[in-house]
Amino acid sequence: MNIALIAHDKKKTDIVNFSIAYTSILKQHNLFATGTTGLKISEATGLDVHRFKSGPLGGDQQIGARIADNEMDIVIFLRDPLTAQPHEPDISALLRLCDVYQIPLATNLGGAEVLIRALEDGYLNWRDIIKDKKQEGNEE
Ligand SMILES: O=C(CO)COP(=O)(O)O
Repeated sequence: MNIALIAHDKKKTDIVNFSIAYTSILKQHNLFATGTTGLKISEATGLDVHRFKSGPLGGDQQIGARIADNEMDIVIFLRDPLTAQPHEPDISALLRLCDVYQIPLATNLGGAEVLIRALEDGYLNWRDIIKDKKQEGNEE
């Protein structure tokens, strides 16, 4: 599965601790992240993370484009709801695309834990079916 990991600055410690706690699961998947988040995760865990641009510089939009192309299966985006972000429209667009394409999304640590455990238990395997269908050319 392709997993996007994103965290706003005040949530960076949370996403790093989450990544440490679930390294054994995460390492079985393809990991993607916005720039700074990805750097911190790979430094702390040694996990191989494909890094897009930093969020304010377009990273959220790059991940959104992957979602639109059906190339992202899970999004874990630890948002900071108490701090205004300069790229708020990009954030909204990313969350919107998760809803457009029914991509499992967690925006806080509690949801992230549920998602990662669901992934481990196979509850997200339907994503493989969706991707297979696309490869068969059944999707626009
Ligand atoms: O701003 C972000 C998401 O909106 C995260 O970007 P960074 O991971 O580069 O800090």
